[in-house]
Amino acid sequence: MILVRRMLQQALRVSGRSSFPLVKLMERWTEGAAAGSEGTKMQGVKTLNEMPGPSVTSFAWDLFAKRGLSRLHELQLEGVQRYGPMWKASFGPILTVHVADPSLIEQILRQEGEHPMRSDLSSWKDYRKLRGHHYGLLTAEGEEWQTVRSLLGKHMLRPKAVEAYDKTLNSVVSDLIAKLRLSRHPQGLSSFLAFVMSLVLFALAGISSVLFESRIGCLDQVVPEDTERFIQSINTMFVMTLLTMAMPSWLHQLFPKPWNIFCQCWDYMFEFAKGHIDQRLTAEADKVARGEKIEGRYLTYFLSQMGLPMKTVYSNVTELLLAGVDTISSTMSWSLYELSRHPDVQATLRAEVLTVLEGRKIPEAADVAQMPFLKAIVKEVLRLYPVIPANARVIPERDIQVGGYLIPKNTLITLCHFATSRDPGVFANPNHFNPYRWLNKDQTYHPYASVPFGVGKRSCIGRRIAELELYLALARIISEFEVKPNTEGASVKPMTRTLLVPENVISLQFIER
Ligand code: HEM
Repeated sequence: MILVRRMLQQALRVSGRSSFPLVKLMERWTEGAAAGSEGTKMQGVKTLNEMPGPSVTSFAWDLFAKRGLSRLHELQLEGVQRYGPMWKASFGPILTVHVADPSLIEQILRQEGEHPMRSDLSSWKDYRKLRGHHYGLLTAEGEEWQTVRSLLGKHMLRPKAVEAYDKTLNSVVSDLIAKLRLSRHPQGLSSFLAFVMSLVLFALAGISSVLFESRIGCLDQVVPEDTERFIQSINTMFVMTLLTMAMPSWLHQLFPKPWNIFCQCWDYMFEFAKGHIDQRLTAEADKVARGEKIEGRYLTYFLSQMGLPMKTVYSNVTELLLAGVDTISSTMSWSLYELSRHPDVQATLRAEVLTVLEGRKIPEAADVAQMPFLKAIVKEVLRLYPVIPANARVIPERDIQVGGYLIPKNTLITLCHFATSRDPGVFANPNHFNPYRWLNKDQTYHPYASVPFGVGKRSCIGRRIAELELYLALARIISEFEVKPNTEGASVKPMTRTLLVPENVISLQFIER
């Protein structure tokens, strides 16, 4: 916040303007964009100019002066209260239409074209262009995206292909359990940092084992320095993502610091992934040279065999590594947090796990298929804490009509998933953790109200791997430990750091069963 204010002050000094004209300039710019893209007005259909929303000044004030960047999820709730299910706002230089109603979100996603697009304005894309990297699945568009999506889909979306990862993932879960035991004080208390770090390292070890068939030392007693730096780079990059997107690109040149930090983080992440890919593929080539048989069952191997340029392999593995870390660690944190605060839910889950396991200790993929309560818990955690609190879509092919408005093609549409998944009109007692709501067969919810993995062609390709990993880990932890809050009743709120993460310390006790 202070950084942004300083940057703006510096910008004004350099440009010799007062802050008022600068804001006015931005206001005119974005209003111009709305008016210019209005399209032909049809009868009974409203244009973007008629859509309610905060002025550029008041939204910028919310974002920068009222910690809005870390409260973007709360701003969704405030937006619905003030303006209803659709409103427009300018996020820095970008005019975006917010949509916070499940039926309207459904209307948008059903109008997606052949190659859905999340956002055309991403600073992630700018970085790749600058450095000459290829795009990975998160950032690619059109045919380029479709090619890799179809190839990877065979290994990441087919249930049988994903189930085959259960042994690999289970060995990572065993290491996590050992780490949780080690990090406890005699009373069973896990130190906060050790706990948080364990979950982040667990997530990185999980995705690495799927990508490289190796944990890259994540759950060793001493974590390699490069692994720690990789994790730090992810954190900083996510913080800088919102800042760099909120700043028009001419500000990047005036205040290069955030943009430079953002690029350095990505440089390191690409370098880290490339190092591991090269190492792994060289080892395979050596095996071939020795006449040994290769049994590669890991994604990097599959990707390298698909005839893609190596630059495409590097960018995809970098993006998959990134996608698999904070998503899993944050969902694990919230799951254990809610379970610790709901001993009844924890007891029911434990009973379900023990019944299915019938004396065995380690659940397999086939076992979790018989654990509906475990699945309901993860579903409820992701309803309350959707890792991606707001997604985005751009429809480049044509103007679309949604909720009585004509939305011109190429408009950035923000899908307010946090708001819909806490909508009291859809979910009774929406802020309450109640996994039983998903088991009540008489109760149905709008299918687009809680969609933590997205819907359709561009939805999360890691969903099945993520769910399997979460189920295996939670089932094991709950069968081996009683999880209790450390400070009774201390509640933790979410904050936005591009992803939705815990704002404060989640401090838990892991008591041996
Ligand atoms: C709890 C865990 C996770 C959640 C909640 C989650 C959620 C999401 C969401 C909401 C999207 C955007 C979907 C859309 O635009 O419609 C997405 C995309 C994506 N996710 Fe995940 N994700 C999770 C874990 C993972 C993991 C473990 C991986 C890697 C193995 C992964 C890889 C990806 C990729 C590559 C995309 C881009 C897909 C594309 O554009 O085609 N995710 N994820």
